[in-house]
Amino acid sequence: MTDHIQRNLVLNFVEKDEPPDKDYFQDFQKRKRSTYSDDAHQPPAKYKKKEFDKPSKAVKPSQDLVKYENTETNRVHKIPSYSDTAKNISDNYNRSSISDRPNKFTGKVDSEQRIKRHDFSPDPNSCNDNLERDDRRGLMTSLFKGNPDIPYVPESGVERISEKVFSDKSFSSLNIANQIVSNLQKFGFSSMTLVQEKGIPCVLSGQDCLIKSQTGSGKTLSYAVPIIHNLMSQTPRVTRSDGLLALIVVPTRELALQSYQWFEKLCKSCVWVVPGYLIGGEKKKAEKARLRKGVNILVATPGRLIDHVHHTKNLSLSNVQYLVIDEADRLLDLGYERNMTSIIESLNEQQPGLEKRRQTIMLSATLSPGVEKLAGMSLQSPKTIDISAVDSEQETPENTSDSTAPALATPKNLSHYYLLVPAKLRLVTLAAFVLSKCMYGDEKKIIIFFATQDMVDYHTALFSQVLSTFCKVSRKEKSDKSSLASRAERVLAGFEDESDDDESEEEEVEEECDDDEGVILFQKLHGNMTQEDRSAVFKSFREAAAGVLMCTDVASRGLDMPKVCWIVQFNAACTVADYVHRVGRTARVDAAGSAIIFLAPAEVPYIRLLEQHRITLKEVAMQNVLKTLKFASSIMVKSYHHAMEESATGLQLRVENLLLSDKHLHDLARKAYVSFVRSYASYPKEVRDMFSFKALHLGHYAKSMGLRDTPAALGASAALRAKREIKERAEKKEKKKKMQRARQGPGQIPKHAAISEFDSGLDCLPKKGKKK
Ligand SMILES: Nc1ncnc2c1ncn2[C@@H]1O[C@H](COP(=O)(O)OP(=O)(O)OP(=O)(O)O)[C@@H](O)[C@H]1O
Repeated sequence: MTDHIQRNLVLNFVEKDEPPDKDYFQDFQKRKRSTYSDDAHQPPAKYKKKEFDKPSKAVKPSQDLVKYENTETNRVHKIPSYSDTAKNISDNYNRSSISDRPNKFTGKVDSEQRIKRHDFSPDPNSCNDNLERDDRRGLMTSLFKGNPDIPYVPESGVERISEKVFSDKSFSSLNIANQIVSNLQKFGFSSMTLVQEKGIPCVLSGQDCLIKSQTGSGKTLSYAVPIIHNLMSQTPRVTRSDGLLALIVVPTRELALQSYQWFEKLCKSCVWVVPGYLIGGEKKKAEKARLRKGVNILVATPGRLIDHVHHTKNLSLSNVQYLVIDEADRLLDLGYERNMTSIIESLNEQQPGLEKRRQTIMLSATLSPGVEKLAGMSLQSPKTIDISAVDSEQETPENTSDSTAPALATPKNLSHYYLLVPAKLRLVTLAAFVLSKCMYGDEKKIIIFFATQDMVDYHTALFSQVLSTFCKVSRKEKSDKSSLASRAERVLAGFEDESDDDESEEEEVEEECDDDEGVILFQKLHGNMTQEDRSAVFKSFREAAAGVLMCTDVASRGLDMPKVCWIVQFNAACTVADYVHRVGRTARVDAAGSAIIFLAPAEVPYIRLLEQHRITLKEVAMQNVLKTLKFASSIMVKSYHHAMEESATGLQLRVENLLLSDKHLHDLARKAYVSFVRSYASYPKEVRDMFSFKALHLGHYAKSMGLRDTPAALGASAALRAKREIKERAEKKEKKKKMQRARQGPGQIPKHAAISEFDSGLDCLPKKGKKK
């Protein structure tokens, strides 16, 4: 019997010093279906019952705990009495075998049937001894109590916009070097994408360009191909001593490496043109040496580039003919604006009077007009290529949205979903979602976005420990149609009754669980990792056929990771543009993909905000996701009959208990919690109404991290202080307003009403019924 089966069985024990060894559990497995009788069930012979010397704090005799001594190892286990546990398992079996029909003994209906969309209260019929006992002792984690109602969100009827990806033309129809065309054919690229068809001739013509097309539409080649063509056609031939001729600036290190790799591949057709890259986290000395040797095309992140511009003599910008700003809206927004301004100033300084000769190309899937003005850029009458406008199907879209917000195209094969989850249930729902895809489904490559690095650290550590082992599915099972997983799928789909499993399948499961094959690999990617680790994770996830990447927004822009099936946003992106880029990590170049966002009931307006940009989402009911846990725990305790609430509660308890015993993990959880609370307070003001810090239930979110501590005890005092400050600020503002109103008197128009076009001006009128 494997560890995870033992661990799950330990859930049946309320408190323990050490779990007993496998014989103890195996015995339960054999007997769990027989009629319960106290006498008939004794622990294996090697276990000797011991009396308690004195009642301890942790182990109270009233909790029916018993000491068993393993006579072979001389180890003592404080656990619920053997007969008690056997009874629990037996009761569970009897009760849950009711399935969706009324219990034939009690006439009552099983809990799951009762759980309708708004009904999260515990089943009054539920008689799970373990859970009830935990509840009495205050350990029971009341996941399904006291949650806000999940609102009904009507469909908006807004029509999404998507762009056509491929054009009918091939690369050979362009006026570019044959070597490049044949090189591209080696990668299997014969047809161009639409953005390449429009973008390449524009760059070849020497005009400044603003290129906007949806994520995964091949923008990289739309500038890389013409630049390579122009450089390789120059006479005399370009040499290393010509120095830097093309500068490509991108926001993240991974994207820099990815773009550099494209240039490396394309330069195979012109080995005399030398590409290079500069990214933070690498040794500067090595980078300086590369620059000294001479680089013609340089892909760089802005911070490290400026560093070299100011401190490396061998990096001269005087010959730069091409400046590419990929993900331009990101690079020119507030975060990077200063860096970009400095780069552009350096270029202008080193090329006095030559700005005209330098061609500038800006690209993004969410390029807004006027973005080039942000960093004081002066593009010479740039040509705008917007594929959503070029695409004839989209030229006169039937915009059913009356919003003035710009429409943002997302791939047509990308399905958008949202999941409304009360705060307390977030962790178990995420776990269930991951299991549903990695365990039962074929969509095993997932990216999960979190708000902070600490959240990424914690969830990666936790899920690696708790969920990885859930997924041990053997090769044998994959080919066997009657296997547990495929059967669970059939049950989920409603084709088969849950109750008719048999012993033979149980034996099989035990065998299968010993197999290591199919364990979910959880990896993480964020800005606070060493460059070595970041590169290794990026490479391994890119090449993997399955796995879960937990990351921050560092992975949201430009990264091309093939075969990603699902994008999960555990925390909502701060802006709609960020949402578009995050979900764009899937459904690339016409492939299919799905994206789901976790929202609290109070955050529903975010769905409306996305709709204003013509991004429409469908709902996935939380219960449908949580159902998976029922089957996941079935594999572990070998019974299909754990009601959803119990399984979710069981998993939550398991996490909470793990945190109590693992200080490191507890520390990670605490940091994750504090960082989450801080991040929530810093949503930009455009969306602050939807992510109201004041409405945040700190206790519920602590539970969503598996923490039992109170928010104050968690060191969230900083967060609490922030919350208090926000409240105080709002009160002050309100007070000020009141005083202002009082000073102005009832008949006067207040200042803000006089200047704001949105104000009705009615505030200033005397209230009805009040005497003047
Ligand atoms: N002509 C083509 N035919 C087939 N595949 C292509 C073609 N051009 C590019 N691709 C592939 O499309 C994928 C996406 O390309 P790329 O990363 O350039 O997209 P993008 O538009 O820059 O996406 P994002 O907006 O997310 O940065 C890559 O895997 C690339 O190999």
